Amino acid sequence: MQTLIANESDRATTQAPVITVQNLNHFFGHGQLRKQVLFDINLEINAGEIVIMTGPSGSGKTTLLTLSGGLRSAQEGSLKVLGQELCGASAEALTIARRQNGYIFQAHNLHHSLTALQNVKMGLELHNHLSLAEMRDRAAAMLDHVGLGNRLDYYPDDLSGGQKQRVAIARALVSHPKIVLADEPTAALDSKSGRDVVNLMQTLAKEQGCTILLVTHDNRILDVADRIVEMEDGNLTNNSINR
Ligand SMILES: Nc1ncnc2c1ncn2[C@@H]1O[C@H](COP(=O)(O)OP(=O)(O)OP(=O)(O)O)[C@@H](O)[C@H]1O
Repeated sequence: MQTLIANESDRATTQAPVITVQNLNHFFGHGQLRKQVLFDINLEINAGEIVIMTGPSGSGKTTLLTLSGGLRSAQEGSLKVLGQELCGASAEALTIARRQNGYIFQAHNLHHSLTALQNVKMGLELHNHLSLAEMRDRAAAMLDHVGLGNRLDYYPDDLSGGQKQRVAIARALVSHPKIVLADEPTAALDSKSGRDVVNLMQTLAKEQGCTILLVTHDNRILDVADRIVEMEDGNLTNNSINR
């Protein structure tokens, strides 16, 4: 019976939206320099979905991504992430929201003075119920899972671009976040490494039931998406291309 209840609750979670954006506007600058960069955005992303956001440079993709991650404050409208309203949220609430997510950026953002293993362990450091030994073991297992089990003690400078990005993926996913936000994760990679990296993200996300919102210009990786949304001049022009 307990198992049945757990399964039903899992299913309910899978169908619930994890990100709900309603009538969201965003502005940069003040006074005469104030400029609107997002216009009345409406978007719902469900648990377990991989959503790719495309669109021309300057169309507002990164702005929407960073707002969704609590990396900047949402100003007008509604932006709910895992049930929490981020529009008008306190700095404290944004910090908590940020900690729930995994992040993968174009420039992998690894610490150069730390090994691959130490970088991935950092993804667990906010999870203070784990002992140091458990953190090490989980980080090592995650690196093994991304094919870098034999590179644990390498420093980022001694890894290829694709390997560095795999370390960044391991760091983002080691804590099993419900949401991963990725900004141009393949931009610095050749086509084969880029393909390997998105395939890996897709596999891990499906294994963990994690939702991915991924911004890209890279048309070669669109096929990993469950859904593609398009931004143009701060407007979401297409919100319904299902694959
Ligand atoms: N911190 C900021 N201060 C002022 N304006 C900004 C800031 N960040 C972005 N903008 C402006 O907001 C608009 C949207 O930028 P954003 O980076 O979200 O676009 P993008 O679609 O992600 O572009 P790209 O594909 O080139 O990364 C652009 O006009 C940009 O110049």
